[in-house]
Amino acid sequence: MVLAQLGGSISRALQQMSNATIIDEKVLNECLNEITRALLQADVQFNLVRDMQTNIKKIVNLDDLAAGHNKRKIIQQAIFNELCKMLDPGKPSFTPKKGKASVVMFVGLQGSGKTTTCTKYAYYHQKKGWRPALVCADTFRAGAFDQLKQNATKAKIPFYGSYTESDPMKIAVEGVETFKKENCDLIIVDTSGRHKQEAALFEEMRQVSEATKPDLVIFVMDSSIGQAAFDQARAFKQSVSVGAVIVTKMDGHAKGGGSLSAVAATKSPVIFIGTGEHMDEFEVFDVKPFVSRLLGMGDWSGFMDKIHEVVPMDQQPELLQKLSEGNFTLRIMYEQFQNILKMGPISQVFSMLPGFSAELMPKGREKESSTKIKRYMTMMDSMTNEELDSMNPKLMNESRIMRIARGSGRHVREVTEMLEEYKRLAKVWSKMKGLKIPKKGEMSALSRNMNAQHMSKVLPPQMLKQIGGMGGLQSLMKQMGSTKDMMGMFGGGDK
Ligand SMILES: Nc1nc2c(ncn2[C@@H]2O[C@H](COP(=O)(O)OP(=O)(O)OP(=O)(O)O)[C@@H](O)[C@H]2O)c(=O)[nH]1
Repeated sequence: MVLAQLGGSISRALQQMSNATIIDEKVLNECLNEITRALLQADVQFNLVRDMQTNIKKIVNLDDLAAGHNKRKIIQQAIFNELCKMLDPGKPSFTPKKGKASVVMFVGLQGSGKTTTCTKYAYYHQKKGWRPALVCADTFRAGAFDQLKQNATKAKIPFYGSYTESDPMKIAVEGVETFKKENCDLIIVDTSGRHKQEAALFEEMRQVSEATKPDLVIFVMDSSIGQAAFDQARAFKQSVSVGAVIVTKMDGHAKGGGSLSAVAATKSPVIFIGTGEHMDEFEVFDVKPFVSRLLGMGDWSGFMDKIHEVVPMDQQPELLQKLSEGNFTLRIMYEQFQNILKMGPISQVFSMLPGFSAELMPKGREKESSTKIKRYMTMMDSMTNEELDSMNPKLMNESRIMRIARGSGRHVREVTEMLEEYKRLAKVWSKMKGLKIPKKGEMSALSRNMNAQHMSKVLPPQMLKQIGGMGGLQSLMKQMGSTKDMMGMFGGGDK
């Protein structure tokens, strides 16, 4: 999970400060020292950290703050702003447009995660309705084409490459042409890496770039190099026109913060971060929501984005309509489970919720809950349509339960447990009966003006359960104030 350790240390420091009865210079210094330590441990450059500390002290003049002022909020806001400043390159990246063919070339050192990231990037866009395609122009590493082919096949993304051709330019040009003819709108070219920056690597990159004329060159970098990212990013930028950066392996390295700030210092926008080996362990990188998550304040826009991503826009009102009528069937539960599994790692989604830290959801537990969901779904696969769509609790008699257990190869006890879970969820959802539901196309308005009721309607039941049901959600939202306030406080708005 994204910098869970750094985020945890910073939010703990803020929490400790909030627990103090009076916030004076000593308390502020302690909090800042704690944050400084955490940032230095994450390999953020000393000068950046020192400047941050000085700036915060300049902004937060405790003596000047009149009584009644919310000192905590002001300090928190100052820390938020300074962290954003540290990570903001001050320059947006070129963004390809859906439906218009764009060529995106990936460059980076060998082992940085380039090939994996190409597929993640393609998969991310495919889920959003793009038509991506992958071209393997890495003729340097034996096995690179096989790796790309394997990843692409798994994600059902068209690919192009050759086992015999040794000229990367030829493959790149042929691949790009082929996919342009096939009306793909995102043609991704994976290039060779080398063990270190060297003339041959840069020359090959330059030639492939000249031949394919990419709309965007993305530099992929491993976060474990920390602040050394500054020199690496600069060297690549000087050789090809790097338009954006993706930082990988943010899950495993304490130096992630250092690499992000170092890249920002080269004025290159980081657009995504890799947070694991799996295809969906890939997150949009946006400075404000990222820092907000780091401080344990959530990221509602990212969270809603996730929901919109997994529940197709046109199905949302339909689903809500059914729920508002109180029709929570086993089929709806099944569909919701499918959505949860599509959402990707639960902990990733969790860290977007205010007050929740990625640390709260250890990886093991996450696996456990998705295994359980899959088990429930297997049992539901053995049900008849009548059973899935029924609202009659008496329908599930003993002989039906035994048939389902036999059909799915599970114990009767497990089927009963799944049905109990269904009843519990149905009870939660029955409370939503009669709620006014948004009409088609009103979902974005909904995300702008969310309250607990609204939120609960779009939350998958499993997640609602994790939050502690409707009661938990209400108190969570109370804790953070309204969404509007929060976005205002962080200088954000609609995205
Ligand atoms: N934990 C973690 N591992 C990652 C991430 N991204 C990539 N990897 C792993 O890093 C290793 C190297 O990734 P590759 O995609 O093969 O690297 P590459 O840069 O394409 O290498 P070349 O093709 O030789 O240039 C693989 O084992 C990936 O699974 C990430 O975000 N997190």
